[in-house]
Amino acid sequence: MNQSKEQRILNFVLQNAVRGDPCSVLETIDKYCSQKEWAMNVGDEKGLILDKTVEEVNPSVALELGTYCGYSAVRIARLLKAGAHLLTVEFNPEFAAIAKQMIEFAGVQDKVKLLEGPSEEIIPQLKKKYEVDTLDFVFLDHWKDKYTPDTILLQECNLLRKGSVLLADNIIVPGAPEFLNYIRNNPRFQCTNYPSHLEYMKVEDAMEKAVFLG
Ligand SMILES: O=C(NCCCCCn1ccnc1)c1cc(-c2ccc(F)cc2)cc(O)c1O
Ligand SMILES: [Mg+2]
Repeated sequence: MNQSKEQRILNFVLQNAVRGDPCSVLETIDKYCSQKEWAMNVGDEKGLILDKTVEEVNPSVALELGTYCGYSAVRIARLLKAGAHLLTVEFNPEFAAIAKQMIEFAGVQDKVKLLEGPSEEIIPQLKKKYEVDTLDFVFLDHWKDKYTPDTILLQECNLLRKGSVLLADNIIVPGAPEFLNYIRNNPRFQCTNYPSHLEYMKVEDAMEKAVFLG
């Protein structure tokens, strides 16, 4: 049964990165995906925008929608203060299995909780089952047509507080036009656009930051 691309990425990390060193894991994934096989990690250029936003927010509780191979989970977790944690949601079991190993190899497993399943089922469980009060930071990087319904669901579940920060990937490619329209026309959010490029490509992309005003 031949290997998946995601398995090849993980194997390359296991063989070439330094166990317990998140930066080494990130640069090894970026090396593989820029030189050998493209993959939909947020990457090093948009990753810097993610880093700056996480450092600015300094979240105690962060949520990621769309784990994939765990690249952005490692990227976020490496910046979290003692006692802070990231909940990351992945729908695809194969991706979740790869991400679990990636997160453990990077040594950030104590800061990351990987939740497998549909975001629309997991979000309503965050308060009671996962003991979340409110979310300080949310990274949206899953199916682009779920950005809007899940943002509405987060509000309905009372998971956002005044100052909660959302950061959405892929505003241009693949694009999230409905989300952009929703969030930019919603008076309860203050939006900022960050032009960038599609991971590992000379193609324009962007991220959108949206601060919940309460
Ligand atoms: O589809 C993307 N991500 C969602 C993956 C599935 C999420 C599953 N899930 C997890 C939780 N709930 C549901 C994505 C795609 C691209 C891309 C860009 C250009 C191209 F030609 C092909 C693809 C670039 C990204 O940066 C992306 O993030
Ligand atoms: Mg993305």
